Amino acid sequence: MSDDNSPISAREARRLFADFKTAPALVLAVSGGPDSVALMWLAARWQRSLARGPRLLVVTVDHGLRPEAAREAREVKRQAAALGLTHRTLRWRGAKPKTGLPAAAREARYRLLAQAACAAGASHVLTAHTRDDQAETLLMRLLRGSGIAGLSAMARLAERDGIVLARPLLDVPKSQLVATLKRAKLGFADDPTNRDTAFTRPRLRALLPQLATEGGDIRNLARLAARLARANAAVEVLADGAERFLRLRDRGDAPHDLGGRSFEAAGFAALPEEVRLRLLLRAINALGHEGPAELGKVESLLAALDQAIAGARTATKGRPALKQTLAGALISLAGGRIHVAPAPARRRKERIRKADAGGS
Ligand SMILES: Nc1ncnc2c1ncn2[C@@H]1O[C@H](COP(=O)(O)OP(=O)(O)OP(=O)(O)O)[C@@H](O)[C@H]1O
Repeated sequence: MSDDNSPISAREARRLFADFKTAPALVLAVSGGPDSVALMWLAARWQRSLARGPRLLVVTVDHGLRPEAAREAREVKRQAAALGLTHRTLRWRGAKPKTGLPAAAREARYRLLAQAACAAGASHVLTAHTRDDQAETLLMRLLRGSGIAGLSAMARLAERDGIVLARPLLDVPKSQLVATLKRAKLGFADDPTNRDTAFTRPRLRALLPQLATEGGDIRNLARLAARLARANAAVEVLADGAERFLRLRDRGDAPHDLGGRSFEAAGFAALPEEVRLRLLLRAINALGHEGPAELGKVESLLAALDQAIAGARTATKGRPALKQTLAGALISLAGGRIHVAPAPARRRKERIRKADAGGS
């Protein structure tokens, strides 16, 4: 067993990359920072140890946001060449948003990485997210009020833009990667944005050592994310089963002419609350009109819906017992059924206009 400050052995690396042995090609996302340079070095050593390993393509994205970025990309190219690997630099072109820059840059980066993977015939893009990154992500989402799905933080494998995004180092502490680089005598770039307290993540990163001095074990944050991911996967399976259960109760004659979803209210009410929430979230998000619905708002909607269902027996016939719009969907309870359909276009446009103008 290795401790948190020991370099990663060849044996450990074989275990970390075992899932990718039969892949035709892999893209390694390398910014030039310590974690991704370590990923590149470990992957190169692992690939050399195989008789017929996957082709490796190293990709660096230059977001055009820092003057040093071009030089850092050239340095990654030099390091990649020394390891016998092909390297490409991709540039994020076009106008940059004034707000939400880190999120926009991340979106652009993943899009460019996925395009590079498709062009190279690679099945996976590997990033160097570590256990420390996972702990930070969990904390960020906790403070933002995420639910079980969000608090599951980053997945080891996730489908995105037609390729698999893989994070083989998600259980590895950053300190082990730094030790690995030291042993291999490899340099890396220091990106000051990682310490820029104008952004939330660096501020939270600075908090982690303080939490540790309070007797907290930072490993527990990543562990919690893994436990919640497990619980989340179970709830998803239950939600699949609940959808089948509701379809069976409908005996195939449910009205599906609304371009949305429709459930029998009594069957819906019998399901556990978390599952009812998932079904509503799924139905609203499946319409795809305004991006994912906010969990807190769906919770309020569910509370109203539960109340309406409970009181529906006495509701006036012919009029919906509930009618609400949320994230581009119109949710109504009428005739003993819950309907989730696209909201009338006029109201949707009004909401989008308000959101663009910065309104709520
Ligand atoms: N500009 C980039 N080009 C290619 N890959 C990137 C880039 N920025 C981030 N990544 C990938 O995403 C992972 C996580 O990004 P993050 O911003 O947390 O890392 P970083 O601070 O750039 O440094 P490090 O390389 O040490 O992780 C990186 O490890 C890397 O695999």
